[in-house]
Amino acid sequence: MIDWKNIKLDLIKFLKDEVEKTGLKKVTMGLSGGLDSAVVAILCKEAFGDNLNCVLMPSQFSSQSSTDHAIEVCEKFNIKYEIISIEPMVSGFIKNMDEDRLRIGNFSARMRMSVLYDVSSREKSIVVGTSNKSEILLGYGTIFGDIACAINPIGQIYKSDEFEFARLLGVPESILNKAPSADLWEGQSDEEELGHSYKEMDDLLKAMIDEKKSKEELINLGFEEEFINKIDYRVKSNAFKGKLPVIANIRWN
Ligand SMILES: Nc1ncnc2c1ncn2[C@@H]1O[C@H](COP(=O)(O)OP(=O)(O)OC[C@H]2O[C@@H]([n+]3cccc(C(=O)O)c3)[C@H](O)[C@@H]2O)[C@@H](O)[C@H]1O
Ligand SMILES: Nc1ncnc2c1ncn2[C@@H]1O[C@H](COP(=O)(O)OP(=O)(O)OP(=O)(O)O)[C@@H](O)[C@H]1O
Ligand SMILES: [Mg+2]
Repeated sequence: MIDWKNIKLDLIKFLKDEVEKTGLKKVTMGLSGGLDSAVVAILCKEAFGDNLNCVLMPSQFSSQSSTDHAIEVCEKFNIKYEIISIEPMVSGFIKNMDEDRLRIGNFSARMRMSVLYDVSSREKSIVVGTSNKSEILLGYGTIFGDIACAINPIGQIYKSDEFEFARLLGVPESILNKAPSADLWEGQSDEEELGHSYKEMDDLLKAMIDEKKSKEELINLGFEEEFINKIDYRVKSNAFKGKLPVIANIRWN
């Protein structure tokens, strides 16, 4: 059993402490209508009250229900929000992207990041991130897009565990009951794109990464070799997303 009540208190303290260290008082975050940003928004509201500013950033490719669900969270928790469409930016560049939905999706995520950092500059606030541990390990996020942030309270929580936490926090049923989606194109589903359920992937990640089990041990635990290889490859090939740029080491003499 995970002690979510204590985790909630720890995360609120983490948010307050980290923002205080920067000398600023406010936070800004993107609220999509999905689970991760709902969880982070509720934690931030508890930590910062009206010093939380949520930005809803629909595009021509995101679904109306996402915006509706984001507004539902704001109304339920009395959270301040503004709606800034990224449609003009995406439309202005779309002819360069060869109708490739992945490129358009990644570009959209980077446009949202640009808007968030502009709002944070206007508000003198810190950008709070919403990537969970499953997404971080699997590299399921856009580099310099939705991954970009100064602090992240949920980066050590696996997606399949997060639902229980979300329920405790009071995330609306409409969000708890829908499939996780990056919402970058119509009908996108995390689990379809990744090819497995979060529960399956998280069980393997916990054994592989947290418990450092060898491939042989993982097979003995009942994981299929092909699945292990696939997830191992994803984790290794996406590790660059969590690193700082590589700077040349110069030999000055
Ligand atoms: N080894 C390496 N070292 C350093 N940089 C490397 C690299 N390999 C590629 N790159 C760079 O990384 C780029 C590819 O990475 P990236 O642009 O992130 O794109 P990519 O990893 O191809 O795609 C992002 C994935 O995350 C999903 N996503 C995105 C946004 C939000 C969410 C969500 O859940 O909400 C999910 C999206 O559906 C897609 O499956 C390349 O174009 C290249 O510039
Ligand atoms: N339309 C949007 N408006 C504002 N922020 C957005 C929008 N779409 C995505 N984002 C930002 O990008 C983040 C990454 O999206 P992601 O889908 O991983 O999380 P989520 O939508 O909060 O939860 P879920 O994974 O359950 O859909 C969101 O948490 C949010 O901060
Ligand atoms: Mg989403």
